Amino acid sequence: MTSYDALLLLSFGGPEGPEDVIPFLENVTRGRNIPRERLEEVGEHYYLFGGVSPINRLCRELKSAIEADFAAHGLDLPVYWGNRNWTPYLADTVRQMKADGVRRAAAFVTSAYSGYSTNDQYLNDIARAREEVPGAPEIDKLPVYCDRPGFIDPFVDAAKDALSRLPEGARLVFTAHSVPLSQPGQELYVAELEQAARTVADRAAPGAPWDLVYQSRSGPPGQPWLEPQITDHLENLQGKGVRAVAVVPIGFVSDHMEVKYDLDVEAAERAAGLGLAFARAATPGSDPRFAALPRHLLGETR
Ligand SMILES: CC1=C(CCC(=O)O)c2cc3nc(cc4[nH]c(cc5[nH]c(cc1n2)c(C)c5CCC(=O)O)c(CCC(=O)O)c4C)C(CCC(=O)O)=C3C
Ligand SMILES: [Fe+2]
Repeated sequence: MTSYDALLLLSFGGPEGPEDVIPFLENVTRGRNIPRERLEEVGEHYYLFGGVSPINRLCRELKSAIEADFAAHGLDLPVYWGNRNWTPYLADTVRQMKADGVRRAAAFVTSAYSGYSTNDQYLNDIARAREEVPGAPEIDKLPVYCDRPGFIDPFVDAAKDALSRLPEGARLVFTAHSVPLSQPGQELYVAELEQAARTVADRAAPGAPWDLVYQSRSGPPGQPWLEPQITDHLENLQGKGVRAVAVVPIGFVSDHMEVKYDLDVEAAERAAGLGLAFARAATPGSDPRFAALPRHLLGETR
């Protein structure tokens, strides 16, 4: 079925305790011109959750779900997991893969879109990790999957579920991580987000208005990033007479910190302050349809 002999789950990584928070943030922002105050503020988001990001647990769950999917379909392929910014670091995983005799692996990245942060940076991570490990296996990133049923269908159900928790006429608001306008691939990232949001909106609430907005901006104030920010947008909607919002984090695959803090705490508080009813749609996480995506994508490879 495939000439690959392993699957690599490649993710962002996150702290597993308070003492990890600062070193993790230093890893993420090395050489990236993020203001010190922003780092301290983001550190507080993590401390609010005991210094533990949900992302590593979510990756372990997704890895198990992918293994279960492979087993259920007779695909005898080991699944490895490595991260860009925290343990298990990708280079260590690649070293283990080599030791286990892996020759050619396919990488499934926990980011669905094109663009620098969402695709190219992960390709760079793979290249750098392979350089660190003499005789490293070949590693090919599987294609961008933001238009695939395994990614879209769980969001359709989640958007319907969020709407069902709100009064009639709630506004669908899709949100994704902002990036600098100057970032390579930004236009394609936006085009793909718009397409994914449109597809989900057309199926979850045909004919109803929807918006695509951004969150988690982190650069210096003067630098232009994708806008509007969700918090400003909520204010705007309230001013236009909207009374309820269903927020769909279409830019993410799981309920990690950018979702648990930036939406469930920050955006939810802003909505409450504005008197807006607020429901946040689930992300794919380890939905079996999402966990089947690596197998589907592998099936298209040679
Ligand atoms: C497009 C995009 C995704 C989606 C694609 C994907 O999922 O990969 C994403 C995901 C994530 N971003 C995350 C965390 C952080 N991102 C930061 C900073 C940045 N993100 C950026 C973009 C993105 N980020 C950018 C352009 C920056 C500026 C610095 C730079 O150019 O790199 C910072 C620094 C502090 C700050 O927020 O300023 C942190 C802590 C976590 C982990 C959450 C957890 O721990 O659960 C996840 C999944
Ligand atoms: Fe980020």
